[in-house]
Amino acid sequence: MSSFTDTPEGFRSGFVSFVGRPNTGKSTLTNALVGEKIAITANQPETTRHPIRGIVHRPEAQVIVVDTPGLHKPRTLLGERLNEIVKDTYADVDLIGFTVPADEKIGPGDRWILENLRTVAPKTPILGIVTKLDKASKDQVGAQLLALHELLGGDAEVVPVSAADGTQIDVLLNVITSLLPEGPKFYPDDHVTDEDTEKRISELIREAALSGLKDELPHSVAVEVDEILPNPENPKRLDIHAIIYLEREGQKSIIMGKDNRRMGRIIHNARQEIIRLLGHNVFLDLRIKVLKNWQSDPKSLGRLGF
Ligand SMILES: Nc1nc2c(ncn2[C@@H]2O[C@H](COP(=O)(O)OP(=O)(O)OP(=O)(O)O)[C@@H](O)[C@H]2O)c(=O)[nH]1
Repeated sequence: MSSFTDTPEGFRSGFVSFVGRPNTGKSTLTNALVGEKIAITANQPETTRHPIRGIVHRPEAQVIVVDTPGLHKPRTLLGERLNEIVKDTYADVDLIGFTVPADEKIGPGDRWILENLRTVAPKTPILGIVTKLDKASKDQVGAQLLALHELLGGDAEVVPVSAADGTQIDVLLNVITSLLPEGPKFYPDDHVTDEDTEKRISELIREAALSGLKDELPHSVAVEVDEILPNPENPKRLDIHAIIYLEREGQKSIIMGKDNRRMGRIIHNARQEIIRLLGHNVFLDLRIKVLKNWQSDPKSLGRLGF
């Protein structure tokens, strides 16, 4: 009998996590490797809030990419909880990909993360990844490869990639595969993530809501899907009821925009992405609620699943 656990001789498998400063392109890289959007990305630091597993299937290997929120100096209870989860994840994976963008100098932030990594996962192999290749000149990329090699030391491999245009993604995948142990398939061939659909939908809404936001406001946004129901009149349509949580009354008007126009754009953009995900027409009913200072309140954090 054939099952997904049948694998050819020499099959490799394992878990890899990308670690690096905020905004270095970890989530974009995860999506590029999986070939589907499973992690949301935004042009603001600290977008990722929980570990997401993306599964890459190859004839000779199964690579599970664990996209984590990233280590940072915690400012809130949410920050502290995220750091704990992240440390547990790093201690558990088979390989760590340390990300540094091609167009930014390596600095104290990178060293801080590396020191923490060496403490929580002293034995895990580290692979250097220079991201955003498309944003730097050849000389810059060359210098960054050397600098990263020097930072990681020893015989660490270093690979340059651009997740934006797909350059070197297959090379990276080959190197990752070569560094994983021989092992079984952990997931069936048709799984691209272990995220449930509701969570993926709420993340797509959060991504749309974050677009263009500045300063501290992105951290205040959380999204929860309340209900997904078949439309009673139109069986080809799903009605999705979701809530955007904010921390203060004053934040509402920023999210909604003048004459509710920004909110209209959030619904429009999120809906497009949800339709792409589900392959199904949807109606998105999106409301805003204030959950005072939820990032620092244990009860609210629990309610939002942190
Ligand atoms: N030009 C270019 N931009 C990229 C590339 N990869 C990511 N970006 C952009 O960089 C920004 C941050 O990307 P993310 O993938 O969200 O970064 P991250 O490291 O996961 O960020 P956090 O979740 O905040 O830690 C986004 O605006 C991306 O579009 C790339 O290869 N080239």
